[in-house]
Amino acid sequence: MKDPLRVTFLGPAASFSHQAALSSFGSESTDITLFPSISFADAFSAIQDNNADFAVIPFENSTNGSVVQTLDLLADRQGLNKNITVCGEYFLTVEHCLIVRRPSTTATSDHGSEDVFQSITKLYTHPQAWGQCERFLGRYFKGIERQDVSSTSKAAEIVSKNDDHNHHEAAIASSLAAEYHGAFVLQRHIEDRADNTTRFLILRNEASERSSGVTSLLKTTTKTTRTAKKKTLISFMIEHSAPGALADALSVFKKHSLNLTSINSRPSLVRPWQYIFFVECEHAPTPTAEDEKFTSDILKELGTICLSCRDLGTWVDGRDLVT
Ligand SMILES: O=C(O)C(=O)C[C@]1(C(=O)O)C=C[C@@H](O)C=C1
Repeated sequence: MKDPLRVTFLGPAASFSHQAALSSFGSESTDITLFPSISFADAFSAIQDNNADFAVIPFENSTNGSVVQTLDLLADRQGLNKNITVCGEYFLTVEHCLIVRRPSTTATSDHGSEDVFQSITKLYTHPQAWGQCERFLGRYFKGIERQDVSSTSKAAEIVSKNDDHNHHEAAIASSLAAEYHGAFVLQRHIEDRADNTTRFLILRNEASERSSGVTSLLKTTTKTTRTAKKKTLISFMIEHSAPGALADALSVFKKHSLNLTSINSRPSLVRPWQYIFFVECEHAPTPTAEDEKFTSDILKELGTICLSCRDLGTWVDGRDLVT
């Protein structure tokens, strides 16, 4: 029997990345096994070193914007992730909860959640989550210490183990994470916007035979392959002091009538104020066999304008499938 395909996500279990991995690949079956990575960097290495076939990684959030750690790993300034390519995407509606250890914090109050909020002295979550709950945090937790941790589920795990009765700590994470870690949901829906959505990218190693051609496992791909648009992500670096160099690079996309669906930049770390740009565009649903020609034409033209450029993958647009 063939080994099951290995899918990695930011752990521990019950993170939003775990939920996105379960939703985009379907529940675990004999064909697929899911395992947690401790950081996005570890998930990238697992793909690069062929210890995982796919990784499910957050790319941007509709409220809080880009996930800079992911952009930095895609920028690959040290050439550690040369074979990483994007092969799919998944949109997950993200509902945050305020979570405390069961039941000590709640047992101190007879006056509802707001009284309990006042007893909380420290908050934990993943850095991306703060900016998705700023309104709630500004209203009830001004000046309260915030501790970044590796994921929202890690935050739930930490508070579930907090047995210091003098220091009440809370986590921002999903209700699933609270349930998984045996913690208590004090307040649901603390995100600023009901339409708070995170877009995850699905990564594979472009040289891997095991994962090639099996993106059909992805729900977005099986649903609308023939009709959905495709997206392509390209990174490039331009001469930072040449006037109009960015406009010239973008004109390549315009010339090919490509609508841009996202544009990001990160410092090049070659010299101050030089940037790596990430441009994502949408295009007609070409058969997979033609994807390569499509991107190589664009890269050829960009190559005459940019200092360097890289194809980061082509995949089926997942916007129709939001859960
Ligand atoms: O911490 C988690 O649960 C994650 O999966 C990471 C992450 C992110 O980095 O965007 C995923 C979704 C939410 O936007 C908040 C956190």
